[in-house]
Amino acid sequence: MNKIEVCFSPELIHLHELRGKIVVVVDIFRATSTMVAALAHGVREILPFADLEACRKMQDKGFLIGGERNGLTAPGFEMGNSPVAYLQGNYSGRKLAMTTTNGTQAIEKSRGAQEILIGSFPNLQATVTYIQKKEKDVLIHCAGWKGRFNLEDSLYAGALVKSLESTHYADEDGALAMKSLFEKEGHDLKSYLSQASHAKRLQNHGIESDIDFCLTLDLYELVVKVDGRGFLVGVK
Ligand SMILES: O=C(O)[C@H](CS(=O)(=O)O)OP(=O)(O)O
Repeated sequence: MNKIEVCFSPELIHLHELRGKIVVVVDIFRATSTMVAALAHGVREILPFADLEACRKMQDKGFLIGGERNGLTAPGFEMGNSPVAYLQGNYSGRKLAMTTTNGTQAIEKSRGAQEILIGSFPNLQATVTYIQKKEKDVLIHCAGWKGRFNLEDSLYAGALVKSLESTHYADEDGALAMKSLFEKEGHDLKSYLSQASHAKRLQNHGIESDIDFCLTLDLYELVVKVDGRGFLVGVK
């Protein structure tokens, strides 16, 4: 058996060893859900940036640029952080540079892991199957919200701990608590997570369709990983 643990915020990542592990970065609302949607619908690859201005400069190099802060499209950026914007395949073949409030910061802080995967509910089972072939310890890195715990990333962590229980043991309180929460509430993610602070924040921006997408299970048989150049790529 391999081990699985959960880090509830990028502010706590220094408490965890990354080396030798598969780190699954998760930002359900909305960064990692958007990355999976973009790659599933034809975007060729995604270069994540923690810094807004560094991301903006990629437009001169032919990249589509996606920038979001506090839930809103950053001024001058072509794309915000909406997964549904990619579902029609309008950006097929493009390279995307992307920066978001929480998600791309968590990717940046995961460097040093043996492998970094991008987690979302729409590709949960594909990620589970991929991890089970690897026989490595797993750390789930929740992006949270501005350094704080959030319900949606933690519930995804519980779903992953539960789905991997035949191959990965959890012996720390956070992972066990989230597995229990998912067992109790996972049958109706939408109703449980409607109370999440981040869902309410996004509802105020009138983007319920994004929330619905982010909470839909297993739409894609696509694994998203960070490759040797630091790009996010889809692997079928
Ligand atoms: O756009 C989002 O969903 C959030 C913005 S915020 O957390 O509401 O400010 O960004 P993300 O990096 O996807 O958490």
